[in-house]
Amino acid sequence: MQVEELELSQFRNIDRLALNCPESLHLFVGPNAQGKTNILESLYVLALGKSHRTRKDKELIRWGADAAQIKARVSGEFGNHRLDIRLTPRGKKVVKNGLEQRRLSSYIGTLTAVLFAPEDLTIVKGSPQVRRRFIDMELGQVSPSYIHDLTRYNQLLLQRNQLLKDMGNRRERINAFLDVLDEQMIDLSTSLWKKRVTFIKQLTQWAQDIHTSITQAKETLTIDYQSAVPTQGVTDEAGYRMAIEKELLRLREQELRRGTTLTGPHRDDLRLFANDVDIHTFGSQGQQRTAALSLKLAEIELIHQETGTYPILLLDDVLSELDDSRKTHLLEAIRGKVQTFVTATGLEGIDQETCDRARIYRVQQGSITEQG
Ligand SMILES: Nc1ncnc2c1ncn2[C@@H]1O[C@H](COP(=O)(O)OP(=O)(O)OP(=O)(O)O)[C@@H](O)[C@H]1O
Repeated sequence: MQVEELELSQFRNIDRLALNCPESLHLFVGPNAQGKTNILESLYVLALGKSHRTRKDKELIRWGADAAQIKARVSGEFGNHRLDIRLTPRGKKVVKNGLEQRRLSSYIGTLTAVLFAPEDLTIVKGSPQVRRRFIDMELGQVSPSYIHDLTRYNQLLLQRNQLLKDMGNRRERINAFLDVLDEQMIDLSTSLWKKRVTFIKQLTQWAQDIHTSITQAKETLTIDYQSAVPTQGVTDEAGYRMAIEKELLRLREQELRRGTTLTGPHRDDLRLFANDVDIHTFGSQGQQRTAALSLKLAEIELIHQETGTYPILLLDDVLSELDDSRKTHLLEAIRGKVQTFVTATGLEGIDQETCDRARIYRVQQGSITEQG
């Protein structure tokens, strides 16, 4: 998959931008706060329909402007597409090949993207929320039904938490309400659990190979999906259903007291081990970075396997954060097959060969100029 043309108007601090980008490597260079990440963010929004930096779409509109627009022509193994996202303070319009897409799940997947930003280096060390977001964003790109289930689950969770808060003092009426919500909760949780466990299993196969190669076979990576529901011995959906049903009943009194839902996929996590040592707790910074890089590179391969086409890769200021051997590994892994957009404050630290095959742009106060 490749972005052939990109047009931005009134997006963040960028007034207008028209890029022709048939090449595979694009390097945006400039001092801090000039608009480099904004360009990558526009590509991310184009692929996933929402930003990785904010939930509020209106923040993407240039201050003082009425609307922002991201337009692109993308090409891939399955033909060309025209994508167009218009953002106004009233909402967002997502258009694919001239047709408005009312549901994001019918749009996502046309262009897939993997973003690697400095905060991803903390994917192992950071909070469970970071790892859940990682699963949700990546799995969502290859499974529209996952996005659908997740959206319903999140709505249900809000409703259930509201009920637990409001009805905490009126116990006699709440049990009937909760029984109804819990039935849907069990269905959706089971579906999310199954999809996530399968996804992690597939991702692990790629990540293990990549990790072995980066560490020159000194370490073996394993990844465990850790469910908030006790799932020891559970191997299938029927087992999970029984486990969550039992857990919801066990926790009901406690949930009423605390006014919130204490179990379910919104509390699940991932654990990563290098040679059976928990990297989250005991890993060195280097081990954590290697694991994060392996996950990101595995994602690229998984998207290719599932969709038949490679995603675009957005590298936001990470080259300076990686040491030479990890950097070389990253650049080699994507070479020639993955269209890549990179931001950096300078060209130092990027090898000559990479610079030679890249298109280089200077970014200054939202204006982008290609270097001759
Ligand atoms: N809606 C907006 N309208 C206009 N300008 C904005 C808007 N949102 C952010 N900005 C400006 O965009 C700039 C930040 O751009 P960006 O995040 O792309 O920086 P960057 O070049 O990637 O820098 P760094 O290297 O520090 O990450 C800031 O100057 C900020 O004030």
